[in-house]
Amino acid sequence: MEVRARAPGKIILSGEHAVVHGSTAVAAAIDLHTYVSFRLHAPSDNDDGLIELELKDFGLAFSWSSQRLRELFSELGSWSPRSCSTECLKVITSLVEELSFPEAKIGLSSGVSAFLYLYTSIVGFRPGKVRVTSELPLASGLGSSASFCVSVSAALLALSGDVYSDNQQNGWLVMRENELELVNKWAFEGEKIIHGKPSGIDNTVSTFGSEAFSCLELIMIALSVTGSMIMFRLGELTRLKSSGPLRMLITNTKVGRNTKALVAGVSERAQRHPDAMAAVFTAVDSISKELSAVIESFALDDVSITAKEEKLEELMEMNQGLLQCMGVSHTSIETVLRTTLRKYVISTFRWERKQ
Ligand SMILES: Nc1ncnc2c1ncn2[C@@H]1O[C@H](COP(=O)(O)OP(=O)(O)O)[C@@H](O)[C@H]1O
Ligand SMILES: C[C@@](O)(CCOP(=O)(O)O)CC(=O)O
Ligand SMILES: [Mg+2]
Repeated sequence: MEVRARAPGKIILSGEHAVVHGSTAVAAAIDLHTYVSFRLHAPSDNDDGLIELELKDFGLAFSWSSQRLRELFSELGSWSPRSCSTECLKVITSLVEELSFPEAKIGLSSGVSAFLYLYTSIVGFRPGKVRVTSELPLASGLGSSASFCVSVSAALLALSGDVYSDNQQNGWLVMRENELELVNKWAFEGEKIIHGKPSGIDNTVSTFGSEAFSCLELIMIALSVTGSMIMFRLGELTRLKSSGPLRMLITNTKVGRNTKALVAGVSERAQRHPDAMAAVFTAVDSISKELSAVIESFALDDVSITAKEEKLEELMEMNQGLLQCMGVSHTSIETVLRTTLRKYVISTFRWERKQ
């Protein structure tokens, strides 16, 4: 038996990084996904079997003897969602260090570490094969890591017996809210391995960020609904009422960066300048709350849409200024802002409502 799952990436309109420090953020799932298929190998008496991971987009395949993993992890496994212990992380790190990655793809090692933790924790040591492909550019701020962790967790849970849903729609099993919560919790643990200290916004948006909140297909986790806005603060998701999908212009600067290092850099700056950074986080919180109110006001009437759009642009521009204060902007982003404004007479923060 094989299951397939997919989970979307996300875009954060305001509050990225500050959300790690308790500020409100506004985000939406986007129409780009990571796809995972998972098959358990048939039990065989004379073959202890392999646990396999194929990263199709990168032409990479890894495998581990399930017997070896059993010996290494048997005392360490976590059968309900909880953080990977220091000992467990040491074992995973040494296993991943044995693998060879092309130099330019070394960043994948943290994804493989998250995979090993999720597989051994959710499925145990039963041999099986997981295949992954993604439409998302990695390390570009579109939440590929969370979408990877959500889709992997969903597929593993689906075959491991932790999802008991018998609710069917159009021939598909349907995941209920409590099952999605389990997916989300495991995905968060995977994100911790990749990010260090995630706020949980990315995995939450990837798991719940679709219109079909409590009725998602097991095989098609988190439907692709571009522009389904949510507000997120301290682990709590609030769905924003809006009048329909929104289109946004997303520019990929192709400048790679490492979320883990950026998140750590903001924390260090907050330690050096606690009062100033607290003021920055408070300002971001206000921006996100105002932005949410403007988004919800779209649903109320169609009067002065232009004025509302201009407000959104201005708020996102202010948020960008505060990202600079936190030390997480980049000259390439500033160039995109100037170019879109001067050359094409549009603002990067401009968005349009889909007709
Ligand atoms: N399809 C994938 N396969 C393996 N690892 C992945 C995949 N997608 C994301 N990852 C992991 O997530 C990392 C990127 O996460 P991150 O730095 O948080 O950026 P973002 O989440 O914005 O793409 C990658 O370097 C890799 O370790
Ligand atoms: C920067 C941050 O706000 C979002 C991380 O998003 P991404 O992995 O850079 O797509 C960190 C977090 O909230 O965990
Ligand atoms: Mg990420």
